[in-house]
Amino acid sequence: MGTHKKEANRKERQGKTGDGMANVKVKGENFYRNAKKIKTLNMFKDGKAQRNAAGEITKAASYQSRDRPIARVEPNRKWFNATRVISQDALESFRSAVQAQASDPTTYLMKRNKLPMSLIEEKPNVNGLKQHAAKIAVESQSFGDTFGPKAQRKRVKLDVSSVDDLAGRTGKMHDTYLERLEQAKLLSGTSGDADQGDAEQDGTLTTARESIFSKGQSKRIWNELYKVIDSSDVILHVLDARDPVGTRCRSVERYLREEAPHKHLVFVLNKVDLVPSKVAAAWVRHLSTQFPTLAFHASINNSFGKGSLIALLRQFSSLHSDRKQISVGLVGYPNTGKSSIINTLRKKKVCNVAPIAGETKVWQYVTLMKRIYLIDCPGIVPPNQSDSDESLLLRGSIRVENVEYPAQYVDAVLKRVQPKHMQRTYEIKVDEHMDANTFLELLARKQGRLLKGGEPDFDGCAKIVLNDWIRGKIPWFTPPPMKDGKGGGASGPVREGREGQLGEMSRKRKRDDETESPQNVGARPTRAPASAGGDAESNPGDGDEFEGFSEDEGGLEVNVEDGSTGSEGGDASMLVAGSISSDDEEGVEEEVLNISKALRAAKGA
Ligand SMILES: Nc1nc2c(ncn2[C@@H]2O[C@H](COP(=O)(O)OP(=O)(O)OP(=O)(O)O)[C@@H](O)[C@H]2O)c(=O)[nH]1
Repeated sequence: MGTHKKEANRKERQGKTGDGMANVKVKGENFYRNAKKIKTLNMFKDGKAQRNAAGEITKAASYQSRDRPIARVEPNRKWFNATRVISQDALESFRSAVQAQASDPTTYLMKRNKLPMSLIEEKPNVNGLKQHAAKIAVESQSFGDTFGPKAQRKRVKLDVSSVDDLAGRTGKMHDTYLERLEQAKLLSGTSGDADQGDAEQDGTLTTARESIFSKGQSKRIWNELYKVIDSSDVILHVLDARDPVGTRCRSVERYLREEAPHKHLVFVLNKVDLVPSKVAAAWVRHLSTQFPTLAFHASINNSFGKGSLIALLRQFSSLHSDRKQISVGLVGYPNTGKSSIINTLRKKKVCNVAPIAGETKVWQYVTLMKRIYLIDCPGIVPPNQSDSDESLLLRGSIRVENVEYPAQYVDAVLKRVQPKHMQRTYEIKVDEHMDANTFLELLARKQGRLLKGGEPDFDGCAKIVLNDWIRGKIPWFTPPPMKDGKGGGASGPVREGREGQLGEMSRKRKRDDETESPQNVGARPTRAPASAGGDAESNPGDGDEFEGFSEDEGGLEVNVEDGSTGSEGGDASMLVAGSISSDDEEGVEEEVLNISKALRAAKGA
């Protein structure tokens, strides 16, 4: 209700005259006092101004007062706590001790937010500012020049004395940049495709790219990936054992290292059944120098490495015993077997699996145990200019049926596989120098895949060959790096199965299919759980394919240990490191033995 005058106006406006219902208070406009009104009323409640007989204000009302209220910051005990000061030497030794721990791939720095991380980690580059200031102060100007009584710090001192010097310096910087670029290419294992990469960088694309080759790179997929990473405590990076370097997402590793170093990254070398055991073991040995690595074969009834993986996840969960549960995200290239690993761990089909890329569309939560959740992620393909269409297709990241001219990629398959393996797989005579057209023609005639007029169906046959390549029917693998670090990866000299007992795959796969039939399941030897965790919903060792394999021997073990560095400077008791043990040379040798034993057992089955 308004003031008298306003109320009268309202009545007149609305044509309500007389004092009947019009004056009854109804809910709606003007019924309740609003916040502003209440504030005004409260202001008057504090009292009115006092006036003298002449009507002058002697004491202003509180809302009229111009005195500033007394403001004070509430004292805090922390202001007076003892501050600890340590010497530079002590800090240095503390830092180096922590760095030694942190650089060990099987050790984790726990409770990072309770550690003085800014003291431990010296950020290499904070927008260049801090480093730059330190550099000027320490390297280019002496202490005396800068701060002493004869300080001459009037203008910026450049490292060069003349324009020629400056020009020389620029040339040197350019050389270093090129070197770094070359090194990065080598490290990312993409130097083989350097020519095309250069062409693309120059802006001269030789051919138009089919849109299918950009699968796995969309913003949606990357959003899914970041959701998975953000929600996970442990990231399982699934690699294809046939091409671990090609299926390694270095950008994800970098992201984790820089943005989320508290998350545990573990490599899972999946599909080890498709490569010789020696090769799998060599890759495990090589990769575990960087991150903990487990060999795995995903299959609901004939798995390998399942016990070790579950034991490892249990250890991670006990490492974070303060949490209600831990989440484990599975990331990696499409078709590497992320969903299959989840199905294997759960021992039933909980995620859709298909031998084609992009089967998983959105992230998916699966409960493994009360305290361990698994998150499936769609396959991602990190955008890399030097990744050719051919390498993406051969990595299994692209659906072959959507490729327009698949026959053009068969040459690459022939180059990477020994003729004898092609011969054995397709039962046609293949020689060393056979080109793709001749091979496809022979295959088409052998399989009766002819078009109208007796023309061989090149593309149809090419799709068969490429699908067989992706599904592991054609034996191939990337040779692991040698001891001296040479070879291996896409930059290695050959990427084909020249050693080991290859060619057995199709037979073994057939056997796998047989053993997966229900009547065989009951007959399979079963093992007791690897560790006696009470909350296991699935039995880790149960159904492990290989009788001779002792998961406890070859498995990784995470220990929560006091990572006391022995340095006097830092508060060593604060530093708690979690470490994964028993994965050194001995462990790897064990792994070789186990894998070969297991494969022998499988072959003899
Ligand atoms: N031989 C063999 N094949 C495997 C193994 N793990 C997975 N596969 C096969 O690889 C194919 C792809 O498996 P998925 O689990 O769908 O792969 P994914 O990584 O989830 O694929 P996206 O959904 O595209 O991300 C399927 O045909 C599986 O049967 C393995 O250890 N050995």
